[in-house]
Amino acid sequence: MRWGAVVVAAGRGTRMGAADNKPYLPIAGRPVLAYTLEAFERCDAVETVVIVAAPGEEERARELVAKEGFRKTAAVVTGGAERQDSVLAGVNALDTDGVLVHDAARPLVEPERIAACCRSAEENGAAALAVPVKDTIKVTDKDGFMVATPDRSALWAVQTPQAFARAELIEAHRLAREAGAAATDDTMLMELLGRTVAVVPGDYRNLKITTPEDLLVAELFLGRRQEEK
Ligand SMILES: Nc1ccn([C@@H]2O[C@H](COP(=O)(O)OP(=O)(O)OP(=O)(O)O)[C@@H](O)[C@H]2O)c(=O)n1
Ligand SMILES: C[C@](O)(CO)[C@H](O)COP(=O)(O)O
Repeated sequence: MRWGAVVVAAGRGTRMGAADNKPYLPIAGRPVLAYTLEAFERCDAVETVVIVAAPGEEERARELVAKEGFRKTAAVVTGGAERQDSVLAGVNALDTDGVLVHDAARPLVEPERIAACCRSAEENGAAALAVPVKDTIKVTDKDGFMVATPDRSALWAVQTPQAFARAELIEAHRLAREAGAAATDDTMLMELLGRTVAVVPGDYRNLKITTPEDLLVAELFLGRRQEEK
């Protein structure tokens, strides 16, 4: 199976509240997006990468790729209002039969985990990195009172990359648009197709940089990784 990656970097970083957009925030003097792309550059299972940039940030992403000397990035396309729209823009720019979807805001992903995702999707149809939930999760009623406790042994925090057959992912996005269904990730769309998605053991360090403290944690882990080199 030929694998291409869609790296979605077209969000606006509202929860981060930073002066710049998350993919371009520096960690040890290097943009978040550079760390993310490097993981795919170093993963032999991945043939090509498409970056989905925010409107007006396309050239900035291209300049980053050129400066870093990344060879797999074949295209930078413009994202949409929702993450789902950005994913579809990226998928439409790929011609590989396998597609990995990854958040630019997850710079700590390891090449070996990306490859594990590909292998599992080849075996199971679709796969995604996930980690067991460590906290007890509660469901609240309309007044905000806790009313139920899902069985924690069945709860996973899904990460990215998420790996699919390109044709199936396109069909899932088509069905979602037809149904007006909003999805915060792509494995949710597979449920529209009645597809199961295999869990691939992720890493708690593969966090999504969402709020300011996440940047501090990412700096810590990336700093340690540099020291280990
Ligand atoms: N319309 C969007 C929204 C999100 N993303 C990307 O999807 C990933 C996960 O989204 P999130 O962490 O929510 O990023 P933002 O949408 O930028 O953050 P916020 O929701 O706080 O604005 C990020 O890499 C983000 O750039 C995207 O490509 N297009
Ligand atoms: C795709 C994702 O990272 C899986 O956990 C998550 O759903 C993205 O959510 P966001 O609100 O778009 O950051």
